[in-house]
Amino acid sequence: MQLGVIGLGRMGQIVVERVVAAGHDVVAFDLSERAVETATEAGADPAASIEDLVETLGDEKRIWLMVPAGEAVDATLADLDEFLDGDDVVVDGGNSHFERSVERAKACPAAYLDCGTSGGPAGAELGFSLMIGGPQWAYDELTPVFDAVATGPDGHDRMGESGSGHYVKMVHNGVEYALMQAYGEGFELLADGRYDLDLEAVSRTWNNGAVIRSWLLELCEEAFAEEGSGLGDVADHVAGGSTGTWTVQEALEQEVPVPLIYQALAERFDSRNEGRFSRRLANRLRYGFGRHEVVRD
Ligand SMILES: NC(=O)C1=CN([C@@H]2O[C@H](COP(=O)(O)OP(=O)(O)OC[C@H]3O[C@@H](n4cnc5c(N)ncnc54)[C@H](O)[C@@H]3O)[C@@H](O)[C@H]2O)C=CC1
Ligand SMILES: O=C(CO)[C@H](O)[C@H](O)COP(=O)(O)O
Repeated sequence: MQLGVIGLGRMGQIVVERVVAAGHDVVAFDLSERAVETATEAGADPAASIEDLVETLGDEKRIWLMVPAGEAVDATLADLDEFLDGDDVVVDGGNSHFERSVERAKACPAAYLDCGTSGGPAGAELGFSLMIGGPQWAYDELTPVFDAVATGPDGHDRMGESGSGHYVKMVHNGVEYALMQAYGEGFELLADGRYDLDLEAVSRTWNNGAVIRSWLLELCEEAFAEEGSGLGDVADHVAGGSTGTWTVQEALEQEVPVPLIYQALAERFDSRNEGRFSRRLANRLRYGFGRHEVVRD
């Protein structure tokens, strides 16, 4: 199969490498010439523009987008639009909002697959987990590519109609937030608790047979090995948050309680505050109702 890949950053380069390694032809484009060079070194044919990419692909174009979610996806689809028809297939492998994917699928002249991608750059060697939504025929057509990019045939599946792939990935990320929060709270208690513990040793022990072993816990073990049990100068600041926000918004709309995911998201937001207004007000209110001393900076 011949695949066009647009967006050759941390994730797109892995798509290129795995598809080339599986014996397929790849044509690669990115706004960054350096990124195109890296893909070429990995065995892809370089494209100088979107037009160049589609000309190289010829009829029945199969194109994988791995650009940042949002405007970059719309800009790329706008550039592709005039070159696409109903025999073509476009895969969006990024973290797009599922509702935008449904709209894009309706507007796109090609069959459109929304593909939630999990595993991250650190999972490149193993392959990704792919959650795919959209037309069955397009999923079947791209199966050799999904086999290559995923861990294998069991590492991908069609979740259902358009939007369902990105919907499942959105919820996956909400679960990711809650798991990170649970490990974080447990290790915080161990770090501040009664015993002087080596947290790398704790996580290594847990990773070997414990009920709570997982890849995130292996990453905890790696973090403690590299940073120490006190996490060194790693800041109390967590960036990102869009996919977790979408999960909570959807849960509110569906009236499904997700307190753990919400709490993890709130902790993330809290990490970006220099001193919470609500806590300062509570400090002052205790004086108001009880004449308790106000703690001041
Ligand atoms: N990094 C991660 O752990 C994961 C990322 N994702 C998602 O995958 C997508 C890509 O993420 P990364 O590879 O991490 O991003 P990245 O920032 O490493 O790479 C994005 C690439 O897209 C290129 N690009 C941007 N706009 C473009 C355009 N209009 N035309 C062509 N190329 C363009 C950039 O030059 C860059 O090389 C995002 O939607 C992200 O949320 C999904 C799962 C895991
Ligand atoms: O999808 C992912 C992992 O599954 C990506 O790492 C994503 O970039 C995480 O972003 P955020 O922490 O802002 O939700």
